[in-house]
Amino acid sequence: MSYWVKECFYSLQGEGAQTGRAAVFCRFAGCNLWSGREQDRAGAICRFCDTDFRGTDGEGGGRYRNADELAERIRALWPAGAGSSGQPYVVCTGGEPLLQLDVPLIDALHRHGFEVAVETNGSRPAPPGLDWVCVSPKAGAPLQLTAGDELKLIYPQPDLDPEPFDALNFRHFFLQPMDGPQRETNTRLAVDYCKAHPRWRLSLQTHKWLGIP
Ligand SMILES: C[S@@+](CC[C@H](N)C(=O)[O-])C[C@H]1O[C@@H](n2cnc3c(N)ncnc32)[C@H](O)[C@@H]1O
Ligand SMILES: Nc1nc2[nH]cc(C(=O)O)c2c(=O)[nH]1
Ligand code: SF4
Ligand SMILES: [Mg+2]
Repeated sequence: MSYWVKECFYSLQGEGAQTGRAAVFCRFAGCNLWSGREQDRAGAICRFCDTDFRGTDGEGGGRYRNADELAERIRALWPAGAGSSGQPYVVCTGGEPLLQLDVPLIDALHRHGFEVAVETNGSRPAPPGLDWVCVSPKAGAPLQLTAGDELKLIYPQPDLDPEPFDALNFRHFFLQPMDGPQRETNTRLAVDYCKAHPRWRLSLQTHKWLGIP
């Protein structure tokens, strides 16, 4: 199976429980909740996306013909000589990574020594073998993944109350303020919600303030 990748880069995880951890990001092209075209945004299921995931024209992007080819490219981005000082970590994101990420790719990444994380909207089942599953449900989309490592709810979303989600089987529950024109207001609302519901923690997109990818 071949893989369509928008970009691959090395940075620090900016969000959630693994914030600050060095990681290779593999951004798969395409999503099932938005075409990625601005003219389709208003009619999409997911309308607030902050990411360009269309095409394969980013740094390290392209069509990879098989799992080994993509795993080798990801491995080449991990610093040589990092040695035993920390396990290689890859965050598979997108777009929606679970449209493409499969067992052969997870196996190839494991053979290259990686811990494999995924950022998903949770509307598709996950293949077995993932080491870290972050689910970010979207109002109006079905939620198939009701268990994982972290639930990261973008807040506020119209007609989406966080409350029923906190009964799901996750280790961490995060609210992440919706970026966009209302970011400051949304951040205040998320702070207030976390203060009133201590089960929830605040996740900030730290890479954006740092000016790193
Ligand atoms: C671009 S998405 C790709 C992965 C997957 N499609 C998903 O939605 O989880 C990566 C992360 O960014 C979050 N995100 C997208 N747009 C955002 C925005 N405007 N403000 C805050 N977080 C956002 C998503 O909810 C998700 O947790
Ligand atoms: N630094 C950094 N951390 C991230 N965590 C999740 C991201 C994503 O777009 O999925 C992301 C991203 O794009 N950059
Ligand atoms: S599901 Fe994820 S990638 Fe797709 S449009 Fe929404 S935030 Fe963007
Ligand atoms: Mg991002």
